[in-house]
Amino acid sequence: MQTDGGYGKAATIYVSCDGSDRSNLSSALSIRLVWRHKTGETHISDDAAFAKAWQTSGCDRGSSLSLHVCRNQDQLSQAPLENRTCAQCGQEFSSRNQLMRHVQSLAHYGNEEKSEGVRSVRQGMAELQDRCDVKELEPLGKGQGRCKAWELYYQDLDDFQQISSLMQTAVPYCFRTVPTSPLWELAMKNLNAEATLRRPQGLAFDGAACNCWALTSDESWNLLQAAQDCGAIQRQEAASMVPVMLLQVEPHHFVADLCAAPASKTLQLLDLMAGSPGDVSPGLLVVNDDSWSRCATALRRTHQHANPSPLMWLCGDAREFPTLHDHSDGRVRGARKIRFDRVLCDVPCSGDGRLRRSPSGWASWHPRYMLQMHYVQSAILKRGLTILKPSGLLLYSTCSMSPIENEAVVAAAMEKFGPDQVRLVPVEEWSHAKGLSTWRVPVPDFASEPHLSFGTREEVSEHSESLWCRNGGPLAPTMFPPCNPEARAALSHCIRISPTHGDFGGFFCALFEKVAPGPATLPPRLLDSTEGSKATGMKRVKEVKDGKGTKGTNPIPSLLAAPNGAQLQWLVEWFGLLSDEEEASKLGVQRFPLELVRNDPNLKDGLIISSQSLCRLVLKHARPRVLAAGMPLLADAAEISKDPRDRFDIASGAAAVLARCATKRLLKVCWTTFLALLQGESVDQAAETGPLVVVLDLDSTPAESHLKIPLCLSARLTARGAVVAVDGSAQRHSLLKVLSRVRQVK
Ligand SMILES: C[S@@+](CC[C@H](N)C(=O)[O-])C[C@H]1O[C@@H](n2cnc3c(N)ncnc32)[C@H](O)[C@@H]1O
Repeated sequence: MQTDGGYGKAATIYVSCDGSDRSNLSSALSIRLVWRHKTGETHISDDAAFAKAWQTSGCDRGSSLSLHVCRNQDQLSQAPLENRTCAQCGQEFSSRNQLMRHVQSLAHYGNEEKSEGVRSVRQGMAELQDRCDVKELEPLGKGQGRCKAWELYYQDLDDFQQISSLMQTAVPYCFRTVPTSPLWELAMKNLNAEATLRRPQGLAFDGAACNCWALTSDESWNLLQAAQDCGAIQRQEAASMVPVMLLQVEPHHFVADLCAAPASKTLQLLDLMAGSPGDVSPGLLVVNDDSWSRCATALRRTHQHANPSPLMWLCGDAREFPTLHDHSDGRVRGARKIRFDRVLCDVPCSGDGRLRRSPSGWASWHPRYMLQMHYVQSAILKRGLTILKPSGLLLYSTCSMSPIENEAVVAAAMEKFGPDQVRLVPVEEWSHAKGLSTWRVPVPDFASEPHLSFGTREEVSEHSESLWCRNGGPLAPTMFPPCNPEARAALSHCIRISPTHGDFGGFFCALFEKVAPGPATLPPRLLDSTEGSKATGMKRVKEVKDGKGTKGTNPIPSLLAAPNGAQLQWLVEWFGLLSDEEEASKLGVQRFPLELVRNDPNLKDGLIISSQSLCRLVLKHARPRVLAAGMPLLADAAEISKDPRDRFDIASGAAAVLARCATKRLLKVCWTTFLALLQGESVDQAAETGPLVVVLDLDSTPAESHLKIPLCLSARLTARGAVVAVDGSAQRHSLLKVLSRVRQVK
């Protein structure tokens, strides 16, 4: 189904739905949103963005949404551009952002509670059909979800018939709970009450899948979305969780994720490294992707994480992933090359393993893609193995079934580095299949007669030398099975996942270990809290600003710039933050880690808290393109003002840090008041304006909320009292959805 829809007259959305089950509107679970800006630019967003659009457009709240069917891309591009008039009150705005802010404002949330209820996509669509002109495209023609060339190429695989027929079926919606989220238990309790959850089939190895679930129906779409928005769960395909499960990541590790967007595995890594909300992680997670637009989507997701303090986002080609340096030992010229304990190479691929989830891809699948991808995949894996520390682990993965992108790339890397440098780590048996040791390499026009492919390098030379890449042809010797029997045998350690193994599409993993001897990263010395013992909070601000705050001044500039002194000074004073351990404990709060504050590379004059390891990175060669780093402390407020009190809100993730350290502007509220704030009400407070942190008092919280860590909200003091801040308002709606199912305390 392809539709274009008036986004409650707020914007124009174009929705294209995967064609797996066109007669069933529940296939909206795999909806993608194509959003055209007033500039004519199109953006393809993910399901989460669609669900938000769905909610704000009125499906949830009973305002109008019109959907029309577009039969092709031309029709989509001719659809009218967005209108910037509010559908509910008719007010006009000069920009879409202003309109969105208005739509999310209190006036539009007033009736939310009354109109809320559990609504599935199916119900929503039924309502829409009553009100709007919703038509459906013709169902898929018989055999349209297949590709003859694909079948011819893979027909020699074991279980091919079974794989082929399972590839025509839908893969279930899977998600994982986020154990560091205070809300995961409540979200699961609510979901269990509304939907039938089960463990994904085939993923039950060694208890590692303990937080992964599959949904047997689409009944809880709204709740799922709300639980995801407030960080209690993350949607992710079951097979896509395997790479991080195999990497054995620990919080103090240095980890690189070379092809990270849209950040599903990055979020999984963060969960393992970040600790509880408000903690500052000791480790380092450097993530990279070469697509700026995909990075932008991914960044939004990681910024919603409760604790992105160890994270640094780079945008560049993974084949040239920069060499980073650190000066943790304090030697003046001793910046050392960073080598990573864990590297994830989840490389770009032809993606035929995803066709079960996105059947529209069958029409465009072509064997030449697997040949094209082999080169970039090999180069990324080579770079990954180079930056890996001795004894470190690297996970190579694709969502392709092609041995040219999988075993061939692995074999080429093994040959390049040799057994003295790297080995393939055998993985405990579960339902997966072993890697292949023989395969055929197709020519690019394999789809046409006579469907030519070669089993060995010699066969190519006999046929035509011009097929070799050195003669300008498409084939490389590294695409073929290795000649050495030992190298072929080692490939059995690779992991092949296919639909016959469970609730999966096709997926491939190989786990490498760098065998060269060398030290592993030990958990770092905990920050010397006595460093600041003689200094008051303000003195420390000055030291950090002057660059005198660390032992042995290093002449090599830091990768993350020193904090903006004025903003930091204001923040410290406004919240009464103390960097001295003794002073802080006298007042019953935690010390504020002032030495970990840096400038936000993303927000002008913004501040971040980064991990110790991130702070130690120095700039020795060219500056990589840093898109974001650490946990943002400040977020843009609604006002355009020079006064930081009006200019900034507290970023929602940082509210938990300030809740532990602030001696001022901290408001502890009971359960009822917390819910009232989420509903858009204000709470009487001192007549001043500026940011405030609201903390839920756990003593007033009903037991069935399962809350063990207090929830914190970024709030703002206004003329009419304390309200949820702009930065927290996106979460407000989803938090309310998850919390309001708990019975009120009388
Ligand atoms: C399979 S996706 C990664 C999925 C991601 N790991 C996740 O779990 O959400 C592959 C990514 O590689 C990126 N990519 C493609 N070529 C690249 C290159 N040369 N360097 C870095 N990233 C690249 C693509 O933009 C894409 O986002």
